[in-house]
Amino acid sequence: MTQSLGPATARGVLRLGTRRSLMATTQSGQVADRLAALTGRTVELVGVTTFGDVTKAQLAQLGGTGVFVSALRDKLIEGEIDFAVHSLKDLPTKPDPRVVLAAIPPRDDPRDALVGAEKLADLAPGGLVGTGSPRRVAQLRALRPDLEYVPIRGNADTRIGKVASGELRAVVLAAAGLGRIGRAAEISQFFDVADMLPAPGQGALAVECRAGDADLIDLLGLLDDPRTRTAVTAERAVLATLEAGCSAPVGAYATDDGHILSLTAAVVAFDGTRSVRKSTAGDPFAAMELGRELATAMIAEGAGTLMGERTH
Ligand SMILES: NCc1[nH]cc(CCC(=O)O)c1CC(=O)O
Repeated sequence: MTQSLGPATARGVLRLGTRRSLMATTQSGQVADRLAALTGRTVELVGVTTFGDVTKAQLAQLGGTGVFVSALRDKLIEGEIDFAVHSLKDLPTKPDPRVVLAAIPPRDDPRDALVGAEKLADLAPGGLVGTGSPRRVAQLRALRPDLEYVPIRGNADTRIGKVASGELRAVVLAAAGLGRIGRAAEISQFFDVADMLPAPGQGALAVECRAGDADLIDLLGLLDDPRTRTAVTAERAVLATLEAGCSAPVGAYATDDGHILSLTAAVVAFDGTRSVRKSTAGDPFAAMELGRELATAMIAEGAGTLMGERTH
């Protein structure tokens, strides 16, 4: 009974590294439960405090949410954990050769959502709406140019708290994240993807392990949803080709019905008055090329200029 059981891997336990926020532990817990159900293996959640969690204020200067991802990747390489779950939206488009994207599970709701007492159309002119995302502000300005948009940071609880306190009339967040933290009941409106194009990868998860861990790559592959993978591959190819990061005013959304991959992407000017928006469809096997070609066509129509106006 007092005998040491040795390292977790020696017992066959799989260690899933997770950030400690409610959203992160919920989505990691869901992946752990699904993997355990499919394989009979025991999955242990290992909490990791990331640099991004302790220096949120400097996040913009640090180059976005990539800081959350790199801390978990470091723990993977150090061998402290066996795999990690990230919000796919937060994953940099530049591949990290040390890790493999072993699974992209079925996507949750990709839409953005308004949290507040009213729908966007019913807010009184001049009302304050909070969002830290240039993509959301630009598209909101196109829908309601008469409202005031306020940059906000912090976790979803903090953001929603500004509505409860009366500081803001409403905030805009990802529906999937609100669901994961149990706050979906406070959504007053789901934005149609046609009105508010989501961030590339929004609502999807990324399951990563070490590039050399062949057995685990096979095991985690059971969690993969091929149609979500082709859709987000196309969306992220748009982002990569535009050389844009997670703070750029770029929306992209794709669906794969098993035969046809349909992709729409947009770059929106900061003031919401102009945008370059294009759609395409093609073979899901050519997801990457489809995204690249669409972005190249967008650049030819001035997408780069629109992005440059606000990010530099
Ligand atoms: N950038 C932070 C982040 N990363 C993932 C989500 C929500 C879940 C998702 O979009 O998949 C959020 C919060 C938000 O955008 O409201």
